[in-house]
Amino acid sequence: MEHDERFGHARSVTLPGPLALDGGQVLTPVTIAYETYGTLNADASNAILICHALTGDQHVASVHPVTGKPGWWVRMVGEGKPIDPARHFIVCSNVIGSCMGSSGPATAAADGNPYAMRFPVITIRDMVRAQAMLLDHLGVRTLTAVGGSMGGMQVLEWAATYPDRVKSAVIIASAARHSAQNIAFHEVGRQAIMADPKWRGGDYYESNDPPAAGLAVARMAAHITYLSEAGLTEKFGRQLQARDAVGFGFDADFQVESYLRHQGLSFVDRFDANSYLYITRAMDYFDLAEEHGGMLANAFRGSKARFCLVSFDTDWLYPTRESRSIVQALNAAGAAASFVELSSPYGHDAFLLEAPELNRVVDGFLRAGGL
Ligand SMILES: CC(=O)SCCNC(=O)CCNC(=O)[C@H](O)C(C)(C)COP(=O)(O)OP(=O)(O)OC[C@H]1O[C@@H](n2cnc3c(N)ncnc32)[C@H](O)[C@@H]1OP(=O)(O)O
Ligand SMILES: N[C@@H](CCO)C(=O)O
Repeated sequence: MEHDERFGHARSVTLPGPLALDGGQVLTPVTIAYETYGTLNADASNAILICHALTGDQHVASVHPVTGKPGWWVRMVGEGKPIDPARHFIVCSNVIGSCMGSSGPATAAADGNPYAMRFPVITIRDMVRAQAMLLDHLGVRTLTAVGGSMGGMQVLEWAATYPDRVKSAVIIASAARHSAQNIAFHEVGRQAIMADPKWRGGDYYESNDPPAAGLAVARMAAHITYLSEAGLTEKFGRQLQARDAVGFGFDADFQVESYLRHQGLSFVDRFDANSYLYITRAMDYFDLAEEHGGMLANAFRGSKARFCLVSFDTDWLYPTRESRSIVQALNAAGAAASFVELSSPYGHDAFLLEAPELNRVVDGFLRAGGL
């Protein structure tokens, strides 16, 4: 293939749009940061779109530019992996609203200043519409969509919004709507950010002094929901830090405390507080049934896709019953659906960790679909 500026690692495109948003506003232009791996085949039939979770990004299988760590899904994507650049044309883009290069609150608005909280409220469907614009730009019409957590929500939305474009859909550790408990946890995080005096109504970009403390607390609270009680107990139990370092008191005496603080502090190095507000809000508003007259099955009636759903038995954030209700709706809509609940000690984040069973399921499903 001749060199084409559209393809390769670490790309960004600014499209004129306009992108009409669910909230009634219009985004124009729309910048989308993305990565591609592999080559689109002659009949453009091997495209796989990977949709990332809340704090993920386009660096699915390449070194993260801020943390220097490997991509967030190198266990799933790469040579010899279920999603393989030798066979597939892989696209992963940063969702709009995020902070890794796609249009979001830190982006300059028409007046040259960052949007901050003037950025329009976005939905999961808006994220997907932006991805569709990117795929049009890349010459991809039909695709397989794969994602975990919020990525799974985007996959569901792809199947509902573009029923003739999605051939196969893999939805992992996800749900078709946010529950009251999900919204409640997100609200704790948002309030932590907004209560930080450095948040300044969202106008902190010029100060170079973001609301790091608030964002760190938001991440700490959220991170607990990504784990399981058994996993936390196994990892830390009630173990204390070295007693010569920390004694009785309110410093991080327990190892689990210091672990959570570490997760919070390392998060603020790579994420923007306003983006956290916008993306958690998009997840909260997600209710696929509501978008389709109150019946989830209606969302899938026109879909030509085959679906694969995977849940984890220790995931209490998006528990197995959420996946089952999606499968029931798919069955009612006459769509082809397979479902498996996998056993893992790791809770919701199991999809990001070593999970050979998950790899086998995804590999088998993709190959059965001719990919
Ligand atoms: C699509 C997406 O979802 S992308 C976003 C996903 N990525 C993230 O969320 C990144 C942050 N999250 C994590 O690291 C998640 O825990 C996972 C699931 C992705 C990784 O899990 P694991 O590999 O089991 O890592 P673990 O949760 O044990 O965390 C390891 C870190 O905690 C630190 N740590 C472990 N114990 C302690 C302790 N007692 N005190 C302080 N720090 C500790 C380790 O030093 C390590 O630090 P480092 O990441 O800076 O190297
Ligand atoms: N831990 C992942 C999954 C959250 O759903 C993230 O931070 O995006």
